[in-house]
Amino acid sequence: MKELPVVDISAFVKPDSSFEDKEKTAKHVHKVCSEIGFFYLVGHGISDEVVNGAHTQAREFFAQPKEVKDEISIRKSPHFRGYQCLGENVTKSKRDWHEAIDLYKDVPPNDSNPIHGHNQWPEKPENFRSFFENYDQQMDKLGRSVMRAIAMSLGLEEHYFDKYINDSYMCMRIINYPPLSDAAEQKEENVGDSCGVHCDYGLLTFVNQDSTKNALWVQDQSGEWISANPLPGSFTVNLGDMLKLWTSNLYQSTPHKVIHTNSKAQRTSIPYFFEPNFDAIISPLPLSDSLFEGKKKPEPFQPKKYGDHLTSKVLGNFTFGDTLVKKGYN
Ligand SMILES: O=C(O)CCC(=O)C(=O)O
Ligand SMILES: [Fe+2]
Repeated sequence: MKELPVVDISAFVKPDSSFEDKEKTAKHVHKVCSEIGFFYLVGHGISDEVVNGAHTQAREFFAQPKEVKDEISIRKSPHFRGYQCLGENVTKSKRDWHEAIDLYKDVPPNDSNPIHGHNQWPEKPENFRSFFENYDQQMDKLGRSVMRAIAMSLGLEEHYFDKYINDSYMCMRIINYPPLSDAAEQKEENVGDSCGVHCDYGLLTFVNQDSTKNALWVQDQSGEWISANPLPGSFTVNLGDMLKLWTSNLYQSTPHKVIHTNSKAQRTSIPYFFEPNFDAIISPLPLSDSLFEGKKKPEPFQPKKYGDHLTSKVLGNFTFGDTLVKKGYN
């Protein structure tokens, strides 16, 4: 059984690392990002207390009655933020069997874009908001560290990406998956997977999985599905479409899905999507031809504003009317 590679990022997290250590890590990052784009990240410096605390908060929220959770329903938010009940998220016309809270960078609402606005926070658990605001800060810092490794892995100056990510447009989903068998028992119609096959939109996704096995699956370049079983002490990390585009397809954004069948227990998972600044202009990186090792370097793409890419994805995800449906990752 194939396993995902492990990347130790400590050389970019510790303040006093040598250039040689960073180069060694960057070389490994290059191999992993060009071959599969999915890996376990260790040496990240985020404490167990914070990693595990996210699951404690999530479980406490989702254990509440539906009416309580619906107080922060996404249907009440003009900015696509809040709680989605079970089956409300749809991927490729099938309902995903999960419930979630969607959070984005908290910004004052303005007319320039409907996504901009405030998050909806639950009343309980009491310190849910402060916990996840702190979580965001720590993950943002980690995202910037990994992007320094990625810059070096591409032969760019370590701080090349800094100005594109210093005001990153955070996206986060706090997800609860009941077993898929519940949907069948409850005779729910049109249910697909726990989360259907998709690639993520942005740069890097840091998935904080609980200990449930055989739920998250990753498709490698040969088409084989590999289990991304949680590795204790790690984040499961994948690259998103924006990083693939930015690197002229040198790095992979890898299809993945969640199928939670094996257990009677609920599974919680908290993907943190590390994104560029909303206004960042993404244009082809100045990459050396030698990086492509015989592969044809694609024609340069037209520069685009990251915020426009995100907006088209998020707006494209929703159908309004009586049936607001989040269409997931179509
Ligand atoms: O639940 C997971 O572990 C991953 C979820 C996911 O891929 C996503 O929300 O983009
Ligand atoms: Fe994903």
